[in-house]
Amino acid sequence: MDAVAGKMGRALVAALVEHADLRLGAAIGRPGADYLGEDAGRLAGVGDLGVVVCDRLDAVLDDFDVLIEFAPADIALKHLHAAAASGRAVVLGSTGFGAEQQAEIDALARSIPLVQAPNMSVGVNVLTAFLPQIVAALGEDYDVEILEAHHGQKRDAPSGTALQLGRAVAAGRGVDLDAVACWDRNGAPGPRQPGSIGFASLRAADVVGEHSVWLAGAGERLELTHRAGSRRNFAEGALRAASWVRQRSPGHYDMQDVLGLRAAPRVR
Ligand SMILES: NC(=O)C1=CN([C@@H]2O[C@H](COP(=O)(O)OP(=O)(O)OC[C@H]3O[C@@H](n4cnc5c(N)ncnc54)[C@H](OP(=O)(O)O)[C@@H]3O)[C@@H](O)[C@H]2O)C=CC1
Ligand SMILES: O=C(O)C1=N[C@H](C(=O)O)C[C@H](O)C1
Repeated sequence: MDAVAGKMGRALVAALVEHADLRLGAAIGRPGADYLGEDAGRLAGVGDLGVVVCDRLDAVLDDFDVLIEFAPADIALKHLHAAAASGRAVVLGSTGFGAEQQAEIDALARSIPLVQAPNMSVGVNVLTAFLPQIVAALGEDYDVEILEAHHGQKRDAPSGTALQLGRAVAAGRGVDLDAVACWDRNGAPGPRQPGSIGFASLRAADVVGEHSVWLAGAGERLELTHRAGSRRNFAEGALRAASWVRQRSPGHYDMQDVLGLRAAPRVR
């Protein structure tokens, strides 16, 4: 597991110890950090697990089957290259990749099984699966705005989840998200562009993660909201993905694949 000392790393270790079929093989942290050499279980508050945190992925590649990666984007990408070079499966939860970085990830997924998901929760992925149908049923006259709120330490905006939801809306309308997205409004942006998909980001204190899709028509508004009350749901999703991906052929998967939502039934 990479970035084991982070908010997600600790949540993952705490969740993992409750799964008898899973074992922490190795724990990676930031070079120079004062927690290097500490037991990863103790760091997560669940007692010693006999795995100390080290700062070199290449030194522990033989100690695990699946790399669970939640480091900042640039670090995650380096570790993905190392995992791919030694044929390890990967669960990638990090967000904030630029277009070129994403193209590198897409290429790496041709040689290893890789689950990439900006949000590992069941709720967000069920929403993602059904959103294209909801949007298509409402029609073009409904304005779509995507709101997200996170803790003050978050580096990227809009969140990876907001982008995933935006892509699902765009798919439901048969358009390219980049062509219709309105990322920002300030100054005098003028009236709302018909058919655009708007994004808004809030950052405050210790908010875990909240996402709302507004679908607003004349005289009514449908709001679809997911609120994460803790990081446990993300951690459980990532562990589920790790169990799932271990037996897969090389390819680029997401949580829709892991959860069997790829062919969601029609809502009647
Ligand atoms: N897919 C999903 O469901 C979710 C995705 N995320 C995403 O996961 C990522 C991490 O989020 P979060 O845990 O909240 O962030 P944190 O900032 O809490 O954790 C990031 C960790 O990465 C560590 N790190 C930095 N450099 C290195 C390095 N060179 N090698 C190893 N570790 C390193 C940091 O170490 P140090 O502590 O020493 O600085 C820190 O512990 C973000 O991109 C976020 O958007 C978050 C939640 C859910
Ligand atoms: O940084 C976070 O905390 C989170 N990031 C993910 C994202 O960018 O969508 C998922 C979750 O909302 C928490």
